[in-house]
Amino acid sequence: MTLTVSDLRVEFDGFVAIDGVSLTLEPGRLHFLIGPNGAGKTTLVDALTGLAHGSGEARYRTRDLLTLASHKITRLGVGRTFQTATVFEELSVLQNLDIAAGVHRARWRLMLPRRGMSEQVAEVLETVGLTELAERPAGVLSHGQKQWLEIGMLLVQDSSVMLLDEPVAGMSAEEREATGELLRRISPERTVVVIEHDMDFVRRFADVVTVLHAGKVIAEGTAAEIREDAEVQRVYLGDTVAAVTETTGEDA
Ligand SMILES: Nc1ncnc2c1ncn2[C@@H]1O[C@H](COP(=O)(O)OP(=O)(O)OP(=O)(O)O)[C@@H](O)[C@H]1O
Repeated sequence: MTLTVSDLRVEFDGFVAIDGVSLTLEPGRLHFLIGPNGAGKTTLVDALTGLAHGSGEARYRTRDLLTLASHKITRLGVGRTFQTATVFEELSVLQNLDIAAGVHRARWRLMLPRRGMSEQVAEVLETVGLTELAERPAGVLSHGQKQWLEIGMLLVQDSSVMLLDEPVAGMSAEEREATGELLRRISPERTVVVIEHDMDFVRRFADVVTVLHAGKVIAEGTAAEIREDAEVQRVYLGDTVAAVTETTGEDA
């Protein structure tokens, strides 16, 4: 189902972090959200998941996400990951998935002992490539594997919208590749939105790219279209000049 964001605005003590963003996030395609540091990418995801207060509208399944508490947004099928993985380190991979699956179970059922692994959890372990590690504590997983576990947690929750905040940051080249393939596998039946800085990765895997700058959408299209966009070039070039100036201490 499509998530439609209209005229979203988020303000922190008078500072406008999101300034009238409208976006259509459709299922079945890998949607990337890019933009320089401070553009508002994480804030946008925070607003859609009840962690930042926003005005405007974010319509999903007849509800406006901006009016809902975060646990209700999760139950509605909108899930997210964070830049730093938030798995339970002492619990096994399987236990982490089981807890995530509990989001949709009635509270009294959570008290009942559960025998074996559900078919759904086994399938998700397979999808995210963690079957062999199911019984290991999540704390021993590599950074990349923890991100896959988090994606697995969204899958067992049946999240039909997944908002992933820089899932490949800090990953090895092989882990990145595996993550790109994983995102491709899960996107046909879901709305997957990925915040990313690595343009090579974006070029390889994006179906559609939205560029944010200073809280506004400045361009949207395929990776190739975005690369040709004059405004995007100006924003990224400006960023580079600022970064060079900062590191060399020279005036621009
Ligand atoms: N809780 C907050 N209070 C005040 N300002 C905030 C808060 N959260 C974010 N901001 C500001 O809002 C702007 C957007 O931040 P945000 O983290 O959304 O950017 P981003 O595009 O995700 O950047 P990055 O790529 O560095 O993660 C920044 O100027 C940031 O300092």
